[in-house]
Amino acid sequence: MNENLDPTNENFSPEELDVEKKLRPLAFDDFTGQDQVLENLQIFVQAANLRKEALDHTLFHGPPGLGKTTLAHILANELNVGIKITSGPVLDKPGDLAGLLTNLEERDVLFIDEIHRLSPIVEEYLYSAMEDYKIDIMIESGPNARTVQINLNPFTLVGATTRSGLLTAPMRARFGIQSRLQYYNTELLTTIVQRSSSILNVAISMEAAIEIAGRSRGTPRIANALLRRVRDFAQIKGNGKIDIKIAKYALEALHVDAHGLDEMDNKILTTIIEKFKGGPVGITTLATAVSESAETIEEVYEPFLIQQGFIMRTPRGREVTELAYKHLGKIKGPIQGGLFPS
Ligand SMILES: Nc1ncnc2c1ncn2[C@@H]1O[C@H](COP(=O)(O)OP(=O)(O)OP(=O)(O)O)[C@@H](O)[C@H]1O
Ligand SMILES: [Mg+2]
Repeated sequence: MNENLDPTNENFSPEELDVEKKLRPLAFDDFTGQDQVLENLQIFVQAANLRKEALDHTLFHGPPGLGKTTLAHILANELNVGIKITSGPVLDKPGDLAGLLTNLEERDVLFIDEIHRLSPIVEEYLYSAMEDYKIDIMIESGPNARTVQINLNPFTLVGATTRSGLLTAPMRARFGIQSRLQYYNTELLTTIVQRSSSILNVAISMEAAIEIAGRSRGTPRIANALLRRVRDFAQIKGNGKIDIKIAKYALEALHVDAHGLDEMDNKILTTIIEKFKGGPVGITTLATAVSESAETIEEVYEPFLIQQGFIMRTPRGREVTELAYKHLGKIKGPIQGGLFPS
């Protein structure tokens, strides 16, 4: 991913994070796309509200920037409860988790980002909390040390992961609701760009919104990041309004790929073409060649490349399509069937 567009990048300034917050939808009605996921969640939330029960534990999985964290916040808002936020790598001791759990009020949401990165002991500890709303805690120390069981308020664990394949089976089984987020098409991203422009108070033409949307790798986070950069160009090089001319000029200057593919996407395609004659190539071989883990390729990069028609999955491995050759300006060779011209 282009590091300037990645909000998790450490260089991302506090203002940028602030803008990111402003653009984040707060309710089901502000959230564009993922219709099937949203429809179901709305029903589950209404039912939980009606019964005054905690919503079932919910898992969101899917590639980065598609709205997992956003949906966790929306759930808390729509359930009209508080939310506590943590992440797998941060929670390294059961004691930290106990502190969070015992502070949850009735029906609150506990959001654990990167839930596939919980340590096994913390994960184990979470099981009884999720299942029976009970945990064991150790009191006193030395010869008087003993564990006591305490009851927790009913709560909803919302987990998010980009790497669902790394989640353990017992963990996954404890989520009553599991939703996979999909990439957004250009039409949906255009709506998101228009919504964000109006929040940022910048005028944008329809054509320019479509142009930005089409280059956003199916990802709202990238669409918003591009919009902010194009806005900078419009303010400095233009009259402040975003029209198609300034949008194209800015995207060119930012070296954004016409399809919004990022560096790793292009590296994967180039490698399959140059080192493996276009494929098929097995996922582990490919992973080694591009120095990325096979899981990340399968869960983060490949879905978009397949959806866009650049790669095909065959029983013998991954193969690039004609479109990939065209996109990279490469010629497919050696010509097959050349000996027998039709
Ligand atoms: N459906 C949507 N409508 C409008 N904006 C959205 C939508 N989904 C995401 N966004 C915007 O994209 C940004 C990134 O979304 P979010 O942080 O929820 O992604 P994520 O799936 O949690 O990513 P990661 O895996 O990197 O944590 C949000 O700040 C929000 O502004
Ligand atoms: Mg997130």
